[in-house]
Amino acid sequence: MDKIVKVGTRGSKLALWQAYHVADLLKQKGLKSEIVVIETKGDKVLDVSIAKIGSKGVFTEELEEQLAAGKIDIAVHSAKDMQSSLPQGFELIAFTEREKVNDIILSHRSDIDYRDPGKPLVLGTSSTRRVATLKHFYPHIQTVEVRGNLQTRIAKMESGLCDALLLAYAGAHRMGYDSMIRHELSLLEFTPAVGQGSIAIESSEGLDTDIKQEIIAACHHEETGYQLQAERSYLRVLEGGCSIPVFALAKVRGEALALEGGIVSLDGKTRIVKSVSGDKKSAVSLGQQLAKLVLDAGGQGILKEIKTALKK
Ligand SMILES: NCc1[nH]cc(CCC(=O)O)c1CC(=O)O
Repeated sequence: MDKIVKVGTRGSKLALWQAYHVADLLKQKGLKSEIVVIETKGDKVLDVSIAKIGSKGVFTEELEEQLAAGKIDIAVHSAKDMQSSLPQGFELIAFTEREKVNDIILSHRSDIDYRDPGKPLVLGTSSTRRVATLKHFYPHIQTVEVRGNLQTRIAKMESGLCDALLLAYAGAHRMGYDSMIRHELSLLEFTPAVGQGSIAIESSEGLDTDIKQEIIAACHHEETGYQLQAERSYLRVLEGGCSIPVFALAKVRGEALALEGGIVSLDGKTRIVKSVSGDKKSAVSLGQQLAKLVLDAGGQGILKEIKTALKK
């Protein structure tokens, strides 16, 4: 095909890595592409926490404007950063094969011990899920909010704001920081955010169907797709953006899908985890079933509490 696929992305190094990764996948199927960098509100507003700006579309709105205007054919995002429901007229057409989903502790120092309550530790993070999960399992750890891209966060850590950072393995690995990874956290404690480790490709619903099919064939990873369907379906019921400490992880084995997920209160006192399983073709329904279990087991109350707290 002669068509050059215009790939829209934010300008951070991680976003660019993801966009070039997608360009590579397209190239492997003989599709040419061109990267178009677009600045978003989330990139400009660095002094307000994402939880307060409102997670809705801060990193996606400008990209969607360009999709709607036909200036780009697809937009590339960290799947984790995508709202559970997209605005009218847009869809996620593909999810790339998932990277290792764990959270990690990264530091310039090699003496980081997060399990020993006798050793004071300050961890930098800006995720409510990670802060609340730390309070639940490791209440002796102090946290400090660190925003900005990975490079900025590392600079802040090195200048003394915190001892170490709590991050996604996927981002740290993609940015080449493997040698600073001190601990890989257990999935039993740090169940990842919905979509962590996968890259989502968004298009306008009006994108030419032939091109769309070629992009899907080049980029979509089927197993990841089922995982994301289930996890995002769970998130959709809980109406959580990235600012709400909900988590879920689906696993696919053959035709079966097992989904585990829950919610943790902001003070870390209550952590609800439930699981469901069934046919992977019922991924969406499994996500909804999990949501019902979690909400009925006390999730509803926690969600209400969190929404009130975030409004303050
Ligand atoms: N919320 C920011 C964000 N969005 C995607 C990644 C990393 C890549 C991924 O998790 O898929 C990160 C950084 C982090 O959470 O450490």
